[in-house]
Amino acid sequence: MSDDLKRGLEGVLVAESELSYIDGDAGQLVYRGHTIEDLARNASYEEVVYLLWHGELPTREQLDEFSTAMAEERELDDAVLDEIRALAAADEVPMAALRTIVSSLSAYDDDADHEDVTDLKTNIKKGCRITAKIPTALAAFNRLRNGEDVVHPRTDLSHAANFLYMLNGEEPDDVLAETFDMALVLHADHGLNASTFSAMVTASTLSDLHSAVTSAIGTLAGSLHGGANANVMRMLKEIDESDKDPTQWVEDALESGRRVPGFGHRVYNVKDPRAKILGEKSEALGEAAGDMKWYDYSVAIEDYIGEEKGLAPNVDFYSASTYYQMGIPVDIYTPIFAMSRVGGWIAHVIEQFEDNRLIRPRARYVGREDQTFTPIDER
Ligand SMILES: CC(=O)SCCNC(=O)CCNC(=O)[C@H](O)C(C)(C)COP(=O)(O)OP(=O)(O)OC[C@H]1O[C@@H](n2cnc3c(N)ncnc32)[C@H](O)[C@@H]1OP(=O)(O)O
Ligand SMILES: O=C([O-])CC(=O)C(=O)O
Repeated sequence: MSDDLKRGLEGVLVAESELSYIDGDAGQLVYRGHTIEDLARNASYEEVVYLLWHGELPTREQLDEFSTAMAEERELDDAVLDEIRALAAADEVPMAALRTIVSSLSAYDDDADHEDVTDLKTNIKKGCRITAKIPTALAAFNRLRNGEDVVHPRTDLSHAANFLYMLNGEEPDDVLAETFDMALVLHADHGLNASTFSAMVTASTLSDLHSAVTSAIGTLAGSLHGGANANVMRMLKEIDESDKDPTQWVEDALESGRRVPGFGHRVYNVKDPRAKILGEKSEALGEAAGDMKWYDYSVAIEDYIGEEKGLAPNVDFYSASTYYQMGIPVDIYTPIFAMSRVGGWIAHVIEQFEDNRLIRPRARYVGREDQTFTPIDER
């Protein structure tokens, strides 16, 4: 047993996975042998989820069957909608609302209490339902908190287009639907990131899929992980409202010891390949709108932090200005990340169940020793 302490489990190898490969020095990301660039430009989110769960890209027929089965699971039980209404009325934080809703979905899932939590077929069925229902729940929550009626899902739209339709109450144009679909593909999986690891730890105790996904949502919410995308946009808006240019603002922020959201990464030592693609999308949306402000601020910050700190943008940096220019509310950026990453979480849980071993590391004890017990009334 090694006594080397690896804080934050940095670099510690804990599993074998066939799902995604990351080369942190080359800035390369691959899902099951396919580069992220190929998938982002050519595959839909449904195709990528199929690839992650089944191991191969689907044929046209397999994709149609898979997409239809998932689309048919979009509608929510009335009791879940009531719960969403209550969460919206209580002004719950969107990530916390999503965590609560996903946890309660198991109450209305006929397979939730299947006696074998590791059963592949059942987990694919449950996974389809969870993946299909998250966008409906999120869009309904957003509309209800704004005093709007719920827009029910349609089965004739893609996963991405249907979400934007339910969110805004109108069908998105092709550019918006394609941009959003690409963002979902880019966020679908990323090795043993913290939220995925959290899902795996939960599954490794032979707990169920809803519990694993609920754990993962709680983990993704933090500002060092998925929560950073909303913080990037809050920062860009703070800059816009200040009298400083972006470079000066960031210089002051760094001097005061602030971390700049959207920069740095545990695995990448260079620019995240997903940030490159999202940066192109942010630029294209700015050009189409004739307003390059958010993209230009982002590029100025990237250049400055690169030169001063040697830090490069991660996936959260350019997703922020991309979503903002699509008119998406800032505080649902992280739930949208969850809406995509759920495909990866489920794939990793399935993989964990294929060869399960309880995940249980240890800590070095550095506490006090040989304490004498004093009865409570004498303390
Ligand atoms: C989807 C995702 O989860 S991508 C990551 C999203 N998170 C963010 O964007 C939040 C901002 N980034 C960070 O906080 C970090 O870069 C993390 C959490 C992503 C990675 O953290 P770690 O691998 O633990 O690196 P660590 O925190 O040790 O940072 C290494 C050094 O870089 C600095 N650094 C890292 N990121 C940043 C940043 N965003 N702003 C300023 N300094 C930074 C740290 O201060 C530290 O410097 P020091 O050694 O002088 O103290
Ligand atoms: O891999 C990580 O640590 C964080 C990340 O980029 C992701 O989850 O997409």
